[in-house]
Amino acid sequence: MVKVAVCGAAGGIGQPLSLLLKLNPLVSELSLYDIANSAGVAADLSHISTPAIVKGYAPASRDDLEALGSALTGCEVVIIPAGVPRKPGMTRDDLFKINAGIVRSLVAGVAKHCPRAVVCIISNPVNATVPIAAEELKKHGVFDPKKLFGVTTLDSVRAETFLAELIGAKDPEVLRGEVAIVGGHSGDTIVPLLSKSSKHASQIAKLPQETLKKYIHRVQFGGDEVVQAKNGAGSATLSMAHAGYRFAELIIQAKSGKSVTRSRSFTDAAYVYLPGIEGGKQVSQTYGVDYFALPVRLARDGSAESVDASVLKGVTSQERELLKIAAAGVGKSVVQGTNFVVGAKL
Ligand SMILES: NC(=O)c1ccc[n+]([C@@H]2O[C@H](COP(=O)([O-])OP(=O)(O)OC[C@H]3O[C@@H](n4cnc5c(N)ncnc54)[C@H](O)[C@@H]3O)[C@@H](O)[C@H]2O)c1
Ligand SMILES: O=C(O)C[C@H](O)C(=O)O
Repeated sequence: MVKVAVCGAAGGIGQPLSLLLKLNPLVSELSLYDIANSAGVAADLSHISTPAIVKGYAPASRDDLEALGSALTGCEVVIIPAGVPRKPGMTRDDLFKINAGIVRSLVAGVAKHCPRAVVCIISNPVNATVPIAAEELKKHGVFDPKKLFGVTTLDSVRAETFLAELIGAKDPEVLRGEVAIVGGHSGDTIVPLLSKSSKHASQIAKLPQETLKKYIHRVQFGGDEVVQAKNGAGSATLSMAHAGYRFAELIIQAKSGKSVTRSRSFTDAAYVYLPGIEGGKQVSQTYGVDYFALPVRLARDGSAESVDASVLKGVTSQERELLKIAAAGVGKSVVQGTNFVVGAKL
């Protein structure tokens, strides 16, 4: 049984994500932290007849750090979807100004109150907020690269759904894990490696080049479709809650000692600190980046045992170009995120 915290629990992602976690019988306690309305969300979810005890936490004032401490104490998994979402015309980078500080302060709480927890960052721009989290954990002397994930599962979910449409697969679930998604989580830093598909390779090979090009673009910019459709009311929340839960569920299962085949094989990619994880160092050297999304294999404590660097071998020349572009984009965000903490005046 696992105690899980959601920071930003009353938001568009936080609420449905908390619902999905409440339905998981392996969750013993759910700590819902938000600066607003966490008590209401917790009261609502607590009426659901599943084992997880649900508690809501909110700071009494801007300087109140006690509520965050109480929410995080004893948590083994912390999921962070706190922060502002995009509006039409904005890039994820435009969110940095506000979300960088939010993520940093929440991760400082993790460092103090549950330093051994597995941390999953959803708040955008993920390419930069994960380095922020890493630097903040380093500052407190508790950084374990194996326990920090930037959640990029929504890119995998989209890749499967859009590919199912193209090849006429009625249930996109059959495509789970079929398209390795690597790089980062924004626009051209997202790289779907279609050449790595094995079970559906012959169907993919029949698709015209132009269709494949459009497919890659749609996976890279799928977030924009939702931002535009919501027309100022935010970005993906429900599909993100599903995606965030899909990744968190693997961690919870691994931690609960359930012999789940998926968590023991390479799963969805996550954005991780490469030099600190088996298989990552070489990718870091080849592409000149310290962070990259790669498929991960989870250890029994829910941490990253290794990353699957083999997906980057034998790619097509077109994919190689996309990887170079992604690495350049990721590199810039890493510098921005790292400097936010390292270069900050105390
Ligand atoms: N990684 C991904 O694939 C992905 C997908 C979709 C959205 N996102 C990102 O997730 C974030 C949240 O999106 P949303 O649609 O849920 O936004 P939202 O505005 O609906 O919810 C955000 C919540 O965070 C809370 N919050 C703000 N500051 C906080 C703080 N200091 N501590 C705790 N809670 C705080 C707000 O009160 C709000 O309830 C955005 O940055 C968005 O870009 C990421
Ligand atoms: O597009 C966004 O801003 C939200 C999220 O990163 C997404 O991919 O849907």
